[in-house]
Amino acid sequence: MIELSDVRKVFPARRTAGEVVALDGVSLSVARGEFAGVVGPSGSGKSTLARLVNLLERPTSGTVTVDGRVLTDLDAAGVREARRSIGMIFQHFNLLDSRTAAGNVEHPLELAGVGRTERRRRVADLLDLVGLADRHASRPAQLSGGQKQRVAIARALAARPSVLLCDEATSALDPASTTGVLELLRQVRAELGLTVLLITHEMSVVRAVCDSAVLMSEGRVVDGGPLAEVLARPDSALAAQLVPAPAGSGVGGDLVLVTVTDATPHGAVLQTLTAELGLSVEVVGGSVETVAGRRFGRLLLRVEGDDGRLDPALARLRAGGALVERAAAGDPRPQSDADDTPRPDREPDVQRLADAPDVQR
Ligand SMILES: Nc1ncnc2c1ncn2[C@@H]1O[C@H](COP(=O)(O)OP(=O)(O)OP(=O)(O)O)[C@@H](O)[C@H]1O
Repeated sequence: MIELSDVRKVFPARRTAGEVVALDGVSLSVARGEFAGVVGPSGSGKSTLARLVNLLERPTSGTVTVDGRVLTDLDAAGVREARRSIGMIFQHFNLLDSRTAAGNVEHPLELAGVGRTERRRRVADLLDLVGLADRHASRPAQLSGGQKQRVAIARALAARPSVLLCDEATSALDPASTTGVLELLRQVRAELGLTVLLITHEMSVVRAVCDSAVLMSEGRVVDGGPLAEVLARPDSALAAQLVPAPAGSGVGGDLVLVTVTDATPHGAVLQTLTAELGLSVEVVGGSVETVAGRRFGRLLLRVEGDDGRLDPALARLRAGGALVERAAAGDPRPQSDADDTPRPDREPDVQRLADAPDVQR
């Protein structure tokens, strides 16, 4: 379980006088075993939030609680001890080039003083878990990006953590490797009962693996919740990013936006507009995705022949649970800027590696 309560983080500005408010009163709760995403534009505070969860940064104010322990109340020794239950993986893997895959996974066990026989046994189990038993002797330079991230996951799990933080863990990977790493994360979450907090700018990643997500903007959480709930809210900014509404620009006539979920199939809407009211309906845009294992989509309809019956019909459909609204000609909602936007490459997380949590015997 991860709980942030009214967390604020202020940094001195890097180049100018003054300060940067990286997090501005963030509260967040992730249940044990949940797979939670944190999304938002560059600079919105996502990485700072992740670094606060294992206290690589201390908040300026507010509390951080992990597995019932209030980390912000602990002294340095207490934080070191608590960090053992928090694993972390990074965009650039942070593997030691001079060591083999097995050597990288073994490293934190050595630092923790785990005996040689036990270390070897655990390393073999971990490399087996991530599907790299046959590459134990390979160095990072001999591995693909996806394989390197698998080694990093094995290393993060060496401590038997209860929480795994993933900071843009698939951002440097090609689509096939991304899929493989996400499948592995889901698998280890299920097998080990981990709580996972995943920082990403890729909405496809959230759609594929997350149970819940929060949207950050300028250091604040501006939207969020379980994905099924978020997606059922037609005015949700996060839902609009997860499954963007089709653009209605250049399309004349009356436009109706239908949000499709497993619980609110669109068939009744089409049936009412066409068969019941005798209106002419054309689908002019839309997409249906699988999000958190459920069907979710948006359809943009052009309706012709309205003589005052459309609005009452939409009101009736809404009363019956359908998610329908009139859409303006022009883009009815902000489009997602997340998926296809190249992300500026990060500096390697050298500081983070130096701070990487050690592990339990
Ligand atoms: N150590 C620091 N010193 C000064 N400012 C910082 C520091 N770390 C982060 N910031 C600032 O805090 C704000 C939030 O940064 P953060 O890296 O958390 O955002 P982000 O959403 O993760 O962005 P990105 O997706 O680009 O990594 C930014 O304005 C950033 O410049």
